[in-house]
Amino acid sequence: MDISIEGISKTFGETTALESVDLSVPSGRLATLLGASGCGKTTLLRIVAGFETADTGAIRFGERDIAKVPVWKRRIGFVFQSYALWPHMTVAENVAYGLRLRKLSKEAVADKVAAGLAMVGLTGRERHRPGQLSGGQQQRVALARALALEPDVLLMDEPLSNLDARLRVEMRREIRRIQQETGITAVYVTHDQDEALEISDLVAVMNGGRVEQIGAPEDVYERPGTTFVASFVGSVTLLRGQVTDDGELALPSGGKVGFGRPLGQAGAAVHVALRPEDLRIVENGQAQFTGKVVRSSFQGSSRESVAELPGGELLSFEHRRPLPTGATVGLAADRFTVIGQDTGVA
Ligand SMILES: Nc1ncnc2c1ncn2[C@@H]1O[C@H](COP(=O)(O)OP(=O)(O)OP(=O)(O)O)[C@@H](O)[C@H]1O
Repeated sequence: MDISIEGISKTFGETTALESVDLSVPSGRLATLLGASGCGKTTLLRIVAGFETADTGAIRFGERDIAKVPVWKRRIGFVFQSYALWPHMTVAENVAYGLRLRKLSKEAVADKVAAGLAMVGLTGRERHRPGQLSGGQQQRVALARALALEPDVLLMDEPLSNLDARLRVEMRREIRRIQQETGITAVYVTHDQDEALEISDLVAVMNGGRVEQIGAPEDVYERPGTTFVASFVGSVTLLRGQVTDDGELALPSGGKVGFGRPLGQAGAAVHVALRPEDLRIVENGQAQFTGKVVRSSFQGSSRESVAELPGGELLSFEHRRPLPTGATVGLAADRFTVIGQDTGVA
């Protein structure tokens, strides 16, 4: 069932939480709403669920306009950050609860509960209470409960925020597996860019109540359309400057850098976004940038260092061998993105 969100706006008193948001999620895909605290992602999810009403705009599930449809008739499954399980019920009772309300036969309920728990890897835990399970297991129960009712749409609000880092990685892969196996259309709220890049078909990067960019994870990472998106998704250096007559970048500090092709129209104010992994240490003659290493951090599989250019700009780059602070390095960019739209940095 595809989801179509058109022109959704919402204010709370003086606060504009959402401003004319459009988003389409094709059937069977997982879209994440990614952004910093307060950007409006939870509000948007709650509007899709029906917990909140929009001031303007339309939401459709397939052909069905759901603006006036109450939550319980929207055929959604919702997974909360806090799990929201009933502590006095067993795991099986939690998953069965909604099914019982639907007046299914005892056998049908038992079958669906068993299938749901098998899907999330909790067979054998039927009689446990939520308090006897780990956070990750509790979230699996919540997921099984949401999916047991065979909703058209699965909505998840920061479902992994209460888990430790390792479990978060494991659980996000589980969520993606289950979403793909069931083929359900899903919207997932997170502030964690790694999570969004790993599990999504589509990432909607939000900033100040607006969607700044929607695209496949690779698009958003490799071709950010605004300075905010470039800086929020992944590590980046943004070099601000003006395009010279010969298509190079004139830095405010007076330096000039060529990138092998014209950066745009002469005189245009642009940012050039450089990912650390796209910069390479080169011999002096081939360097686009020459700078002094001001810090270096070991990150296991690689190192990330920062070079200060003569005009004071700081450039992050990835490399393998240790580099002493103070060393002079020549760098060249294998890839870069020219960004015309300055929406600030995250
Ligand atoms: N019920 C409410 N009453 C008043 N203001 C609200 C309400 N809900 C949200 N807001 C405001 O709307 C804006 C967007 O909030 P929202 O919770 O959607 O952001 P968010 O991106 O999900 O942030 P977080 O990750 O912190 O939950 C914020 O400024 C918030 O303070």
